[in-house]
Amino acid sequence: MFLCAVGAGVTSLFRTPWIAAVAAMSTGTFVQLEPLNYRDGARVEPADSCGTEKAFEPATGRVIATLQCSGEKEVSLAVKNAKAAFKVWSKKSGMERCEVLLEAARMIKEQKDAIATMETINNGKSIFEARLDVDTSWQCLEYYAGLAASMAGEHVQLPGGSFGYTRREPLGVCVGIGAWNYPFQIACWKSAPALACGNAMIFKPSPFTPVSALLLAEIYTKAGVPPGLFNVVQGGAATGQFLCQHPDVAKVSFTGSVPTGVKIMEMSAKGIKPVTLELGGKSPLIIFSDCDLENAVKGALLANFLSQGQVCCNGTRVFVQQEIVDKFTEEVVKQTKKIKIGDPLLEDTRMGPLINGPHLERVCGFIKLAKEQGATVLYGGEQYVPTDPKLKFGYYMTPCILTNCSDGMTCVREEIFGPVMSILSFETEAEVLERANDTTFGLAAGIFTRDIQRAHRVAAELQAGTCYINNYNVSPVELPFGGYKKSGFGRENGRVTLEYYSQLKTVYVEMGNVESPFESQ
Ligand SMILES: NC(=O)c1ccc[n+]([C@@H]2O[C@H](COP(=O)([O-])OP(=O)(O)OC[C@H]3O[C@@H](n4cnc5c(N)ncnc54)[C@H](O)[C@@H]3O)[C@@H](O)[C@H]2O)c1
Ligand SMILES: O=CCc1c[nH]c2ccc(O)cc12
Repeated sequence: MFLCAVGAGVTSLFRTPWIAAVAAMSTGTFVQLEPLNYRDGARVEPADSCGTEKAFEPATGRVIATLQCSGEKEVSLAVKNAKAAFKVWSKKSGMERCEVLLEAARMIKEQKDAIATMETINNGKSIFEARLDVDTSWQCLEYYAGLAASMAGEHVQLPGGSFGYTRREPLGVCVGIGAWNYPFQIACWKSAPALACGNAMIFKPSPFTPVSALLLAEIYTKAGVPPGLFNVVQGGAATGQFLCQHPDVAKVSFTGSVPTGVKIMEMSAKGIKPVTLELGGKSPLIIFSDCDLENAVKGALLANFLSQGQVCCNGTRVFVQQEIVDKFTEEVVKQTKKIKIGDPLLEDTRMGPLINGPHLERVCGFIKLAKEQGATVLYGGEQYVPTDPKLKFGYYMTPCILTNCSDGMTCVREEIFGPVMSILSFETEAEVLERANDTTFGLAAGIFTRDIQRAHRVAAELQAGTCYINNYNVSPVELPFGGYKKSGFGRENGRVTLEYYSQLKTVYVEMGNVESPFESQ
């Protein structure tokens, strides 16, 4: 199964020693040996393949898995299998589905350390953050478990005693396609509402982070979902296309970049399939001079440096009101210098490596270009080699603060998806609103102020799917999350997401005789 320093062995995820072994694993020891596809309630090798992909441990640069990218045959088998499971699952009552999802949530909670450790090894985020991700993941399952039984239609009285009613019904086989920055959480945010509504799901993780979705699949099976209800296929763009184009797939929910989102939407349009798109961003964070400065500084760090800055809703355009820009900048730099970079499995690490070498190069390229365009690197922005020799080939960099930025610079216009904060100053509320909205994205925005009226006035004007007032990057499962403009549409989390995984049937009931213009004389 897994080869690790604490003693390898073929065993099951559900035996406590395995969980203890994974949770106690250290960086540089894990190798994935088991199949990474999941079909009909078990790990399988794909029936066919369209190439291979390598998955890395970003902390060390080691290859931890070589995936077979699923071909058309494997995708068809997964869909066929999911259709069979859908027949069983969709007939269950909301309370029956609730019970299974609650059990899965309980198991995720129980195995939190093992799941978080796997996530850290494959993604590079600190174990501290990975544990928080696992918490919001089981919370998502609990939340939709609670809503499963509330799926209901309405009754409408009509003339002559006739009536109509609506039924909220599942869609069928849904496809989830994930990005690499929150691998386990994305799988949960998509599958929990899908399954709660009575659907089946085939999930395709990013080929960079193939591992943790399998843990979720095993948990669902153990919790009692029918075999085939949650399948995992591995691969990249070609596998994703087979999934989106399959005629028996009813819906696609995608998290990833704008260019891929466009392709997903095109393919879904051809099949008239509903689609949820959670895409990129270049979100503004507006800091007014009347704010609580300490909170604003903490908010700016949360808005930029979680998961090494690889967060879609990050507030990377930090607009600070002129009067406090120097004090704010000084304090942000002071706090950023304290961020401990290094081995992501160590308890006190707060910033691990970026996802891979090419991405690190890309982020550093943005910083180089920012300098060429006139920005000043006040702190960081350099590749970093931790002292521990085993981390020598990892993808680390120091978090970067850019000043002297202007609105037209590439670092202010384009999504960097790394730990790079651009500070811009502003004078008036009207001016900052105009500048904040001057982007094709619209995922999130933040406001720090003590003026409650201004806070709500500005939130109402910001063109963004989520606005944070006096905090940033807090995503409780009860609140819908999703974008405006090119950041996508549809929502994840919150009650509204039930609508994105179901369809409404109207039933008309005649209580009298049929009145027809074609009646025989
Ligand atoms: N809005 C959100 O909630 C959110 C969350 C995380 C990441 N993102 C965005 O995702 C991007 C980074 O993630 P990424 O690099 O994994 O994105 P990406 O678009 O390259 O890949 C995302 C997923 O799509 C698959 N894919 C690629 N081409 C495809 C195709 N033609 N058909 C079907 N599937 C295809 C990939 O294999 C992967 O699983 C950033 O732009 C970031 O802002 C957005
Ligand atoms: O990275 C962007 C925001 C985000 C964090 N966790 C998740 C899970 C699922 C998503 O679609 C987006 C996100």
